[in-house]
This record gives sequence, C-alpha cells and structure tokens, in this order.
Amino acid sequence: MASLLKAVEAASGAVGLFFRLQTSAPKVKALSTSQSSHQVAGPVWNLGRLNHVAIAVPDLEKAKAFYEKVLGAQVSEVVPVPEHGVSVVFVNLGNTKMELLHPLGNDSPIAGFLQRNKAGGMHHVCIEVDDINAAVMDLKEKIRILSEDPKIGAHGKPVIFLHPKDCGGVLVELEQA
Ligand SMILES: C[C@@H](C(=O)O)C(=O)SCCNC(=O)CCNC(=O)[C@H](O)C(C)(C)COP(=O)(O)OP(=O)(O)OC[C@H]1O[C@@H](n2cnc3c(N)ncnc32)[C@H](O)[C@@H]1OP(=O)(O)O
Repeated sequence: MASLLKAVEAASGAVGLFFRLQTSAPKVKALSTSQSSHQVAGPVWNLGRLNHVAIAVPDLEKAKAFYEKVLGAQVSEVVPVPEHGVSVVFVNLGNTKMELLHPLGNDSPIAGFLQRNKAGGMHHVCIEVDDINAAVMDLKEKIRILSEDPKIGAHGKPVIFLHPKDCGGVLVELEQA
C-alpha cells in the first residue's frame, strides 16, 4: 500500500511539473519576444534620395558663369543664407542639384575649408531622410552630429550635419524630405 501511495505521489508530482512547464513556457516566450523587439526597434527612419552635392568656391560669380556659360546648366541667382554663413547658387541637374557655396559673414563654417583648399572643392553631400528627428535620436548614439537641433536649410527644410571624420572623410548633411 505504501509503495502504491509513493507511486501516485510521484505521478502527480510529474503531472504538476508538466503543467507548470506548459503554463510557464508561453510567458518566457512572450517576455523574450517583447525584449528582442524592444532592443531592435529604436527610432525608425530611412535614408532617401541624394538632394545635392555642395562645392565650396573662392569666386561665386566665376563658378556660376562656368556652370551656366561653359557647361550650359540652369543656375539660380546668388541666394544669401545668413543662418548658415554662406551665399549659395543652385545648379539644377534634373535628377539632383549642385550647390555652389561661398562664405558669408565673419564666422562662416566654410572659411576654414577654403583656406585649406584655395581653389575650392567638394564640401558636402546632402541626403534626404524621412524623419530627421528619429535620425538624430538614432545617430547621436553612434556618431558625432555637428548640431543636434535641426536648422532650416537652403531649401526651407530642417537639416543636420554629420562629422566628416565619422563618415569616411565626407561631410554629410541630412535633410528632411
Ligand atoms: C545652406 C546649407 C544647406 O545646404 O542647406 C549649407 O550647405 S551650409 C554649409 C556650411 N555649413 C556647414 O558646413 C555646417 C557643418 N560644418 C561644420 O560644423 C564645420 O565646417 C566642420 C565640418 C566641423 C569643420 O570645421 P572646421 O572647418 O573648423 O575644420 P576643422 O579644422 O575643425 O576640421 C576637422 C577635420 O575635418 C576636416 N574637414 C573639415 N571640413 C570638411 C569637409 N567639408 N569635408 C571633409 N572633411 C572636412 C578637416 O580637414 C579636419 O581634418 P584633419 O583633422 O584631418 O585636419
């Protein structure tokens, strides 16, 4: 009789364990699912089209005349953008634009670049993003952003700049599409 009782006890223990495992398994799964989606998620944003390539030039009128008269491109008038310390000429290329940049004011961010590159040269590329605030939140954990608060750029949309030393030697501007 005693051995029969022991056998029943052992069996009910095993059944209890089976049910405990069964009921606890989905909880563990749910927890790990929610944990992994939490880790992967983060701010969601996507890179879009190339908006423009910017060239710093020592003589804006000369550069404008080159693109207009020699290459036959459609160019804008000179547009002062004092918030960014530059004067700009837009060169329309159909699938994208070029921006010819010249320093404006005393503290232009392109003055140092032109001192180092007297004949001018490629200054930055600008790529559109679908959510600039999400891009800032995400990228500031990974690389240097030159100004966390987006400024209104030459096309009337918020922009930020990423440090060239963290972008393969190229200054990258992100613009809200
Ligand atoms: C109108 C608006 C729009 O399109 O909407 C615009 O375009 S505004 C366009 C103008 N605005 C901007 O560029 C804003 C963001 N830029 C900045 O904050 C600055 O220009 C920096 C990128 C931080 C560079 O500052 P700064 O000229 O004082 O030079 P720095 O001596 O600190 O440079 C640190 C290192 O970066 C390099 N470096 C500097 N400018 C560079 C550039 N454009 N492309 C590639 N590398 C560059 C230097 O050679 C140096 O390398 P070594 O250490 O090896 O010597």
